[in-house]
Amino acid sequence: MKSGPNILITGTPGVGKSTLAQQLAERSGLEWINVGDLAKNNNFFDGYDEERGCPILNEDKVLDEMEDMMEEGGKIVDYHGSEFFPERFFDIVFVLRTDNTLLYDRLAARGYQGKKLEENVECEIMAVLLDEAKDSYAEHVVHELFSNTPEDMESNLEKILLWIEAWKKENGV
Ligand SMILES: Nc1ncnc2c1ncn2[C@@H]1O[C@H](COP(=O)(O)OP(=O)(O)O)[C@@H](O)[C@H]1O
Repeated sequence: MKSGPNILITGTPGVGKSTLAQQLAERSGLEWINVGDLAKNNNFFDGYDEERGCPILNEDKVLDEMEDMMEEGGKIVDYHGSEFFPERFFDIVFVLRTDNTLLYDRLAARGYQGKKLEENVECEIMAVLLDEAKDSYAEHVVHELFSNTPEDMESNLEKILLWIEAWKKENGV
């Protein structure tokens, strides 16, 4: 029996996954797992992708580490990808979306430039992460949420908190 629902928050870098996940964890009492940090802290990497300017994730090691946590339930997982997780990990998947001009500014402020900046904005324009989620999970599990403004963030938080309460009631937690 899971102690709570498992939630995936995905989307292009810069759309606001970590900010939302952190606030959601504070307000719901669920536990936030940032997959990038989990990999970094355990050194679950296989070298470095020079072209993309990021380390290469060892997906098997990440999944092994996550298995027991997901079984416990009550986890908010934040990652810019969804297809390598087993479908059974998640009760619901939220894909955050941001307008390309806003995203460009956020990533530039984070120090992204050149190809890395262009590729990430293009990834958002092409809805790559939304399509990946739709291809990997049942239709009713995947929800697109806009994350352009602080008001969007607040309304997303409230929606997800309500959904968590409903899940708990339905599952007798
Ligand atoms: N809904 C939003 N409205 C305005 N700014 C946002 C919103 N969501 C995130 N941000 C800002 O965008 C930047 C990237 O957010 P972050 O949570 O680190 O994104 P991600 O985890 O998806 O890479 C941060 O400076 C954050 O404060």
